[in-house]
Amino acid sequence: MNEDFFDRLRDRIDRVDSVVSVGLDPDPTRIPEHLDEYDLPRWAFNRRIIDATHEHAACYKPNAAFYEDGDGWRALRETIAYAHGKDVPVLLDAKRADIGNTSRQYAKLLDHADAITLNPYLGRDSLEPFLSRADKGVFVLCRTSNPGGSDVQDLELASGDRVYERVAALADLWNRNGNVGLVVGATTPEELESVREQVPDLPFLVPGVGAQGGDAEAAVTHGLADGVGLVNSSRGIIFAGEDRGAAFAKAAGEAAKRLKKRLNRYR
Ligand SMILES: O=c1ccn([C@@H]2O[C@H](COP(=O)(O)O)[C@@H](O)[C@H]2O)c(=O)[nH]1
Repeated sequence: MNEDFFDRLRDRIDRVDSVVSVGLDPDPTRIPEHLDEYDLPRWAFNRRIIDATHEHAACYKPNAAFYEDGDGWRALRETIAYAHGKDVPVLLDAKRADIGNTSRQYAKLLDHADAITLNPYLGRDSLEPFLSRADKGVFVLCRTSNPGGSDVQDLELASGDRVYERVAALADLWNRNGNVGLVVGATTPEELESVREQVPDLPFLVPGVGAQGGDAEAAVTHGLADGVGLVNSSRGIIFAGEDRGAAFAKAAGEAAKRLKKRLNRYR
C-alpha cells in the first residue's frame, strides 16, 4: 500500500473518476424506521449506503458527532472496516486538537481512519501528534461553510491578513510530511478562490454543496490541487431517498452518481 495519504487518494479518485466525498452522518431521527430492528441501526444504514454509493465515492467522511456514544463507536468501527473492504479511504470529520497529552490521545483515532479534520485554534503543538503521522491525511479547518464562519475566521489581523488566510499560511508551513490539506467551504466561493491562490499545493476538503447550497463549480475549480481534493455532500446523498422506505439506498446511489457527474464537468 502507498505510504502517502494523498497518493492513495489520487489513486482512488482516478479509479472511480470521482472527487465526491460521501458524508456518513446517520442522524437517528432520519434513518428509515425499518432499520430500527437491527442491533446497530446506524451501521445497518451506513452499510446499505456504502453498498449503493462506493462506485462513486472518492472517500467516506463520517462525522464523529453522529457516533459519540457507546453503540455509536461500534457502528463507526464497523462502518470504517466495511468502507476499507470496498477499498475506499475514510476521512473522520472529528475537528480535534487540544493540549499535547490530550492531543496524543485524540491522535489514536488515526489508527482507524485514513485522515482526520483538525481545529487549528490551539496552534502547532496541538496538531503535532497528527501531523507526525506521515501516512495519514490531516485537513485543517480554514474557512468553514457555516454562516458564523465569518465571526472569527474573517477577522482582520494587524498584518492585514484575515484569520483564515493566516491559517492557510500556517498549514502550508506545517506540511513538512506532505500530508496537510485545508477545509474551505463551498458557500464562500470568493474565499475558496483566494485561498487556492495563496496555497496552490494544498488539497482542500470542500463541504457545503448539496444541503447547504454551496457553489459546486467553485468547489471543483478551486478545491483541487493538481487534481486531488474532495467535495463533500452528506445529507444531499444519504437522505436523498428519505421518503422512499426500503429504496432509500438506491436513491443515495443515484444522488452520488449525479453529484459525481456534475462535479466532473468542472475537473
Ligand atoms: O466547514 C465545514 C466543515 C465541516 N462540515 C461538515 O461537512 C458535513 C456537511 O454536511 P451536509 O449535509 O452536506 O451539509 C457535515 O458533517 C458538517 O459537519 C461542514 O459542513 N462545513
